[in-house]
Amino acid sequence: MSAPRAAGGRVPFGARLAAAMDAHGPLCVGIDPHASLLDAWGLGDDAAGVREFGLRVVDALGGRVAAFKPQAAFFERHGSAGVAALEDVIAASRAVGTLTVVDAKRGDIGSTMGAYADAFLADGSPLAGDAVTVSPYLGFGSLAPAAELAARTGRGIFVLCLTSNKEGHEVQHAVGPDGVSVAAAVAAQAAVLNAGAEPMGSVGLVVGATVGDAALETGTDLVAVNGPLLAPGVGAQGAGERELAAVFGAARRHVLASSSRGVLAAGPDADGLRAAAAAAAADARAALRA
Ligand SMILES: O=C(O)c1cc(=O)[nH]c(=O)n1[C@@H]1O[C@H](COP(=O)(O)O)[C@@H](O)[C@H]1O
Repeated sequence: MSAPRAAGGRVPFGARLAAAMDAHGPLCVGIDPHASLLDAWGLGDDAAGVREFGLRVVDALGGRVAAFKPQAAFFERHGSAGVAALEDVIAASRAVGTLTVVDAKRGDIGSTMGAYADAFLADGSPLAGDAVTVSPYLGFGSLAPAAELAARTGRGIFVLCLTSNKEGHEVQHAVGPDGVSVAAAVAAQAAVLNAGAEPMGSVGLVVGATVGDAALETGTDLVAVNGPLLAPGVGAQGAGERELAAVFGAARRHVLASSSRGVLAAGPDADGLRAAAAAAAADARAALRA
């Protein structure tokens, strides 16, 4: 079956990601140039350092993993030169044909969200990868400009739903007057946008691999979402094969496990990075594709 096309004849993000996960295993490698990692890699804690760090990861792992997820914060902390470094890393990832999820976690009132959408999802924008992480806590509807631009350009969004940090439950488990939790409402609204898409839609959720039975507790239907489920928390935050299988159950085929430090700690040697990514991908495959 040929993949469905977005406006303009492009293959939508959801279909492209599904193909990449089938080809390389369901692993995303986060590009998070922490100061301690820059030091360990012999690089400066400056814009040139984060640029070199990102390019080395892309060089070592490009074409070998389903996706990269550069964390914008580690680039932004070096100002405009750091942002330029992020643009170079996104361009390098595009050049080697590996999908890029820009982890920017943006969210604002709809009119401003339109500007964020232009930055991260518009054709020709140097900050546009294949998808961006967004925050729904100004109301899911405020994300409409991003969802709409993503659909038009064949890109995707990942909406925070059940995050990997221990504080997330304060907001995400809260139950509204209708008896529905915030997490369940976010998932249900993503499901509406993904309805009928094959093999899956392009509106993903972020669900940490560390959240245990939070989906059950909050009544969040991850299967009905019919979209990609980005699962950070693998590796450095303690989640592994067992946690991935337990958290996602019947939704596991749509999961993209994400590890940053767990892989990056094996650098800067390219073979070390490749071995760590291969091991993490094998674990993710065993947990999610069995
Ligand atoms: O959106 C994310 O990627 C994200 C969501 C979440 O719930 N938890 C989470 O850790 N992340 C990001 O995933 C990465 C985790 O890094 P490691 O703990 O080093 O694997 C960081 O860039 C986080 O910002």
